[in-house]
Amino acid sequence: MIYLQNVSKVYSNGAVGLNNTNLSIEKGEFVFITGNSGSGKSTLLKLLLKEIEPTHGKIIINNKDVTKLKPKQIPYLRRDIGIVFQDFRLLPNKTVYENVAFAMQIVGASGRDIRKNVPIVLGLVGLARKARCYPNELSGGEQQRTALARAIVNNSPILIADEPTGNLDPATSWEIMNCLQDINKRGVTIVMATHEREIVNSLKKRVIEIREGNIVKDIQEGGYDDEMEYSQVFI
Ligand SMILES: Nc1ncnc2c1ncn2[C@@H]1O[C@H](COP(=O)(O)OP(=O)(O)OP(=O)(O)O)[C@@H](O)[C@H]1O
Repeated sequence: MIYLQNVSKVYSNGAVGLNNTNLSIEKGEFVFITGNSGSGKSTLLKLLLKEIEPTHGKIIINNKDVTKLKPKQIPYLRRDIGIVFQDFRLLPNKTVYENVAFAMQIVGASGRDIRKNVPIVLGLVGLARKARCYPNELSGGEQQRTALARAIVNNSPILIADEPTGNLDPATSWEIMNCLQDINKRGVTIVMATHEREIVNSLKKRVIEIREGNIVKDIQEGGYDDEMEYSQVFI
């Protein structure tokens, strides 16, 4: 589903974001990307979204060679990938329903499909009763669940979550993790960058750790504190 072949990203000031990285993520996986600040997590996510271009290497997403996509094809890539951020990024002047509906409108969905799908995803994230609220009338967890509904409403096969619990207290973070696990059980591949040690250690998903632009750990059912090195995984 997601393949990186010898991918490097060197920024114009010489900083190395990612160094000759190979990575495969298969359909339906739930993968945590961990690493200290400045290790290269955002660089990896931005490359997947084609927000930045690799200096070297090839990136294949959902059978498309992303590195070869022309600018006018980028919206099609974005349809394959839903995204949620730490700071929710909801439109403040639209209700919960309208925020989610808007994601369908911009990809040209019909009014009929919008009226059908939006209530379904709002039900899925437990927000059916908040559909008419504006973001400033919601808790942080509810705002993030709205963002999750928006990210999945177009049935994207991949969901990228960039520190989705970073602004939330522990109980609310677990609400979001439960939603993410429900979404994953529906077949969506999830790539989540996080610093949350407790979440990573509890969930026993695949953990990829990046350090100074290199993958130094890649463990199935791993934890934040596992010390096995990348090289050992392949020996
Ligand atoms: N636009 C840019 N221009 C130059 N250097 C950059 C740019 N973006 C990132 N870098 C550098 O690339 C390296 C990796 O940064 P990246 O943002 O990917 O780290 P990160 O793991 O996401 O960090 P954080 O957890 O703090 O978000 C760092 O050395 C950073 O300074």
